Amino acid sequence: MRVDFIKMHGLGNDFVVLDARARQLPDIDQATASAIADRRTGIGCDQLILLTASEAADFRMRIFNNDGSEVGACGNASRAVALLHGAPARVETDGGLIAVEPSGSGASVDMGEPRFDWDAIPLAYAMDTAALPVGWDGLDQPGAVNVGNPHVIFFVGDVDAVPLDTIGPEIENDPLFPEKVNVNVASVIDREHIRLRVWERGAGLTRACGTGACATAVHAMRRGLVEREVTVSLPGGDLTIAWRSDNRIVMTGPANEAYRGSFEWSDYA
Ligand SMILES: N[C@H](CCC[C@H](N)C(=O)O)C(=O)O
Repeated sequence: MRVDFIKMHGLGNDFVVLDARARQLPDIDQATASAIADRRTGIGCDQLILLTASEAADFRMRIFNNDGSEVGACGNASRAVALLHGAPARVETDGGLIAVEPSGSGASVDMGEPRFDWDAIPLAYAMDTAALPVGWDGLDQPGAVNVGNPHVIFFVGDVDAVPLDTIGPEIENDPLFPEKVNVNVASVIDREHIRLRVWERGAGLTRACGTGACATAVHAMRRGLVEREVTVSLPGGDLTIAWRSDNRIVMTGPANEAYRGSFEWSDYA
């Protein structure tokens, strides 16, 4: 079976998008998703995105990390899908209902409301998620926020000085996080600007992480460090994050289509 795909990215966080809204595809399991995402032997991407019909929204977006794990949210892919869809849409994800709107060469996404309760992150036991009493190799007192997926956020003096490639997987897989976690290291530049690097659960170091930008901005706002609308600068570029008075998070930024192609399903399934 020949399958079409669209290669897209948001600030360099890249995706293989399969649009199964009009044409049924075989179900995707962890092995197939990681085979397609593999950068050496597959097409290669940080996340595989599958669009399908939905009873609850205009369509459904399923998200598979590079390791094949299926997760609840992907901010950068939400903007890419908005660009692809070409009109405002409500989108069902495993992490909740989001609303996407293409704008210029990118999109705005209403990511829904943040969750702060320890068991909504989730954590293995009750803790104050505004300042967890834990630390790893000089990174301590992080915050934790769920924005459809789990994030832990550390404020540091210099994000480039953190050996995220080694400490990231250690924290990602710590038993404190029963569903693992995305690891964010951030520096507050001023009240309207944050610098951020992310070790992503199931994908590793990425050029950008949209949900990481949302979680980090909201945590910084919660601590009173920044205004309710900030620019978050990631290695791949900038996002604007607003935490509105209705408690919903709105992320705005670029999205790009790189190329289109097709593959033989049996090569990866
Ligand atoms: N690695 C994330 C999913 C992708 C998030 C990221 N690519 C984004 O733009 O939000 C997780 O396991 O929850």
